[in-house]
Amino acid sequence: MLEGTIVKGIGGFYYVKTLDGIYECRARGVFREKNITPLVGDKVIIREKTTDKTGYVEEILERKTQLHRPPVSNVTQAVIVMSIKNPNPNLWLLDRFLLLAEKENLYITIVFNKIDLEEDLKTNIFIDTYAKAGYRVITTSCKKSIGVEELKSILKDNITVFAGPSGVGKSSLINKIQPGLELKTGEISDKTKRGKHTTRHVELMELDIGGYILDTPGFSSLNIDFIQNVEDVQYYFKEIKKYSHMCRFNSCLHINEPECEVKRQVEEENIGKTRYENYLSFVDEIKSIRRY
Ligand SMILES: Nc1nc2c(ncn2[C@@H]2O[C@H](COP(=O)(O)OP(=O)(O)OP(=O)(O)O)[C@@H](O)[C@H]2O)c(=O)[nH]1
Ligand SMILES: [Zn+2]
Repeated sequence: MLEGTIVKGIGGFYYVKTLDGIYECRARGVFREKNITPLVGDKVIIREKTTDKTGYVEEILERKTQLHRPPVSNVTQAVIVMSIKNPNPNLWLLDRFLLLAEKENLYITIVFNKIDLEEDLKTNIFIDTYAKAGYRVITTSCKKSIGVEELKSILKDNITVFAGPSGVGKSSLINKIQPGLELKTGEISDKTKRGKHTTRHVELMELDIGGYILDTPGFSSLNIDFIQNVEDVQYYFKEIKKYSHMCRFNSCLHINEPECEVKRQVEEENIGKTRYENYLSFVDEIKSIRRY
């Protein structure tokens, strides 16, 4: 018996990383009977056959967390990458990612990359907005090797969703942290010759320093229709939630109600204007979904 982590699952096969390398495993029938599906990220006990590195998943150890989209267990945090310039941060997308990460109760870090392109970071509105909101914000430059060690220490020993739009420098950052990391996961799929033409699957990329990065664009869906009521949108905005109990009305949606503390804090610039605008647009979206 060996303990390991499922790093990939394709077509009923689970690839389990152990101290003795990767084993291609099937799940025991008992899981199907109990309607339990092993997930990528699961810590498992396998019964192994060392001759051909195959085995059976015998036991799934208790899950710390479970992401639904994509389906992965034991993810502890989200790192959301934007570039400070070229391309400019897409704040709608950032707030959308944040909402989804908040929903999954992940510890969140926002990375602003390409800071070599920006002279004045002290007055930068993006950094300011998210630091004020209460997020851990770090700034990096792949070009000048700034902040890479800090990011490394954040990733160490965690299973991390690494999200961000195209062109912000995610690959460059990962490459700085561990050259050849992507190549390694390529080797796994070459060896097994499976899943090469299947649809996107979830895969964990192992870091030498300890921990894994989820090899997906992050959240496979940007849908927020899980939010049942317009009143609930505010719970996914850290800083709006923080001030909302000081509004005059309990039911305040912070739109045009009188004596709204949230709106006051936006005016005082303690809540970023763009955050508030995106909040309003998400409220509108939920309203229109629930209208019928
Ligand atoms: N000036 C500057 N350019 C950078 C930095 N990091 C990455 N770039 C450049 O930004 C471009 C995009 O970088 P990638 O690492 O491919 O970005 P990505 O987020 O992985 O993009 P996708 O693969 O499309 O998801 C490349 O031309 C990089 O050289 C940085 O810190 N500073
Ligand atoms: Zn209010």
